[in-house]
Amino acid sequence: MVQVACAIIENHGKVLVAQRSKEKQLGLKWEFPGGKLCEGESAEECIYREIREELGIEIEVIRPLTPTVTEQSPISIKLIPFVCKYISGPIVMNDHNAIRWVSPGFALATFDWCPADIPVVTEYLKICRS
Ligand SMILES: Nc1nc2c([nH]c(=O)n2[C@@H]2O[C@H](COP(=O)(O)OP(=O)(O)OP(=O)(O)O)[C@@H](O)[C@H]2O)c(=O)[nH]1
Repeated sequence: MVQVACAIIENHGKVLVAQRSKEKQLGLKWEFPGGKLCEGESAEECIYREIREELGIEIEVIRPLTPTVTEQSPISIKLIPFVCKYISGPIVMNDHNAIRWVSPGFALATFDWCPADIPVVTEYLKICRS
């Protein structure tokens, strides 16, 4: 199983969503930025590193959400989400096709998400309403 950490980055009441590059697996699908854990790395360490690499910004982890496990033939992906807050730095798109800042409501559910992200979006919207 491949472990992947991803960040739901909040800033001024919106969250950052990112579109995967065309050339990648699940190209042009929407995701929360992040990536695969390196050997010996915790999921939290991974998310700080990946967000620096992919977007060039600093974040702070606020809370973990429930990991999801999805078959993505020929492997399974364990997606480990963290709600984070934006801290500093201008965004540089090193890895993605596009990014959007979206209000955490109905609009967030309408993106063409990677399958593994759908339960994450549902859980996030639920905690935003509570
Ligand atoms: N980053 C990220 N990956 C996701 C999400 N949902 C999801 O299914 N994945 C899958 O998890 C895997 C992570 O791949 P990645 O390409 O983003 O990770 P990476 O930067 O470490 O990999 P690379 O160095 O091979 O490009 C991909 O198979 C991707 O399709 C998500 O919300 N964020």
